[in-house]
Amino acid sequence: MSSPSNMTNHINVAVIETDFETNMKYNDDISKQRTISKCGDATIGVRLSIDGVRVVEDLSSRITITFQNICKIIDIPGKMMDPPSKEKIVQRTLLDNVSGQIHPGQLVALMGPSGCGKTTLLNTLAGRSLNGVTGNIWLNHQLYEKSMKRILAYVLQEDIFFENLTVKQQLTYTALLRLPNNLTRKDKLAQVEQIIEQLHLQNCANTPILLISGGQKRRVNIGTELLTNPSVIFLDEPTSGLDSTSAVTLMRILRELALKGKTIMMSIHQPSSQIFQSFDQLILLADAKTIFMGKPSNALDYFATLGHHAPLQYNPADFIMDLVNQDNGIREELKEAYIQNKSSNNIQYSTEGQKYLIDEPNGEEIDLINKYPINLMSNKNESKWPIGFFAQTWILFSRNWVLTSKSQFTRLNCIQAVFITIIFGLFWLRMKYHENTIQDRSSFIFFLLIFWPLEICFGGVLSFPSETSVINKERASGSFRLSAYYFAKCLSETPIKLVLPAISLTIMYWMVNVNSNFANFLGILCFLLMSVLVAESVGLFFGALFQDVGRAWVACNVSALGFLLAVGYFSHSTPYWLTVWVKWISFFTYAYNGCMQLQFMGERTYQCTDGAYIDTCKNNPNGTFISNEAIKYFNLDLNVGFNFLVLFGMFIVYRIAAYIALRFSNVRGGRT
Ligand SMILES: Nc1ncnc2c1ncn2[C@@H]1O[C@H](COP(=O)(O)OP(=O)(O)OP(=O)(O)O)[C@@H](O)[C@H]1O
Repeated sequence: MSSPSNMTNHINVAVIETDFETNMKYNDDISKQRTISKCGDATIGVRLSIDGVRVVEDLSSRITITFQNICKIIDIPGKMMDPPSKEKIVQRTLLDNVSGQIHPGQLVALMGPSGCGKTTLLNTLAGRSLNGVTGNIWLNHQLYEKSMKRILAYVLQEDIFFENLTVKQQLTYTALLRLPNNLTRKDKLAQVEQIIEQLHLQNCANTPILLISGGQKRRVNIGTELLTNPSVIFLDEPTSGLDSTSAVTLMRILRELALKGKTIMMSIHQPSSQIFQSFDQLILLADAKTIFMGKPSNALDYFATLGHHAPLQYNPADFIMDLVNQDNGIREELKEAYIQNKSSNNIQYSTEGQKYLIDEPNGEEIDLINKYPINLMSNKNESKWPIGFFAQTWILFSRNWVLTSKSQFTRLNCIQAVFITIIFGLFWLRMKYHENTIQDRSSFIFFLLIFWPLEICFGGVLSFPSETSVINKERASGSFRLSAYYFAKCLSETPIKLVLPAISLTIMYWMVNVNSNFANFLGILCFLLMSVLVAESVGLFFGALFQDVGRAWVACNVSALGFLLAVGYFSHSTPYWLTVWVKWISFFTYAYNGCMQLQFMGERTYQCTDGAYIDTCKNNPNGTFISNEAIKYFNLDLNVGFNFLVLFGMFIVYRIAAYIALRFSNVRGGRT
């Protein structure tokens, strides 16, 4: 066993054996019927069964994972570990020389007290969060390569989904995104059906995930990862939070998968006696080190050799967890005993325990049995993504369309739109074409441009932060490009978010009597919708930049207030140096300017009242004036087209800025 000092400074991983003989027979047999043969790295094939039905079949390789001397040491700011600490950086060991081997067909349990490093080890073996990791990992005989991630599945502890999707929708979108191009849509859907059946999810297939039970959610989580038919499955505490029946059902499903040749490793906290005994191997960690690796049925005998006897009729898993949780002294003793037992260099402890342990691999040829070599590396020309950019965009567009329409057209949103329309309509009802209404007309436009754009802007703030965890999870498994996600999101949300403001304006416009010319109505509608788009982009930008709803909300609030006041509607005595620049970067300025001009355009005749606003009326209070004079009164000197162009430019700039912010502040995935 090498010490950490002479370990390699990078992760080397390789895989051990393949049941080549079985595969050969299998391939030979089905080659007569197969419609889509194994292509590239596809692990799923489709063949015609005797009765002509297309059947999805498993082409995944059998993988042995060997890991040797895995260490993970990270640097943490001293203050984070211990607030009074003066040290800037402290080193923390999360894994200390952990070694082991897992064979296809095996179900391996990873146990230990909370914080002992179970999740860290699973992350490392699954090729995630590799900062500070050293040691060797092989998949069969080949050292680990990033490209091998595609044959590894990692089921996270949290069930993270878009919960408004149904179980079937969730699996279908994942299959369409993650299964490669050499399978047709029909084949991918067949794979979804197979997973639904395999995980016994038929009863809730069309139920939104929001409404299914914890056990069903966990199975959907596992199913999502199984769609690509991985050879190796890591699961982080898949049974936690489940009642005993659901936990046993889940274990039965995992056993079935193991029987099909999958290599399965899972962390588990306090399994029942039945579940504990069902594992093929147990790896027990304490304080980042291994303290037992062997068959679960040998664990009690091993600890008995160290003087720790389990009471009769006691659940072995409970006994072990009580033992390792007891005190530091016992953990130190168990760590030391394991090191001495495994190295046959017994000084202090009886050698009796050794026979209960499984030997740790030492990375030599004998460990990496390579009877039937298979190449697990992807072809250099092969794309990193299962499907192309446009296909990814289209699928993400469809998914987002479903999700956004559900969240946008809620009963509450529709009721709000109705009330807002009625309130606006009634407060400015049927304004006459009189001089004394021009101020009211201005306030109507101003409040119209406040309500809808701000409503959508704050919705935009929530947009990315609320999806980050799902997107991070999906991207960590290499499902799609960030650009495809962003593009699809913009394309799908934009039209949906415009529907309610458009309907609302159409109704209130005619109630209020803004300008009876239809072209002017269309112009004001375009300005409102463009302002909504700009405002949403501002919200998206702050949401993407901060990735935290609270901070993004504050930033958005402050900016929106500044932009609004800069229009000069409320305060006319604001210092010039303050408004001169804020005014021209505020999208409200251009929207207000454009809409006001459209309102008074068209040379409509207005009745003078008291001459308070319009010069012509000062000398002739009973006369009339042409609406264009109001444009002069409000000092609206920018061309309407120019206003619109600036708004459009702002839309593009904020959208690009939001993408850049998303790229650099988000979607890293994993912890360290
Ligand atoms: N990024 C990180 N920064 C600082 N400490 C970390 C980081 N990641 C993990 N740790 C620490 O490493 C230790 C091991 O964490 P890990 O999540 O692997 O434990 P675990 O055994 O899975 O715990 P649990 O059973 O409670 O989930 C913990 O003490 C954790 O606080």
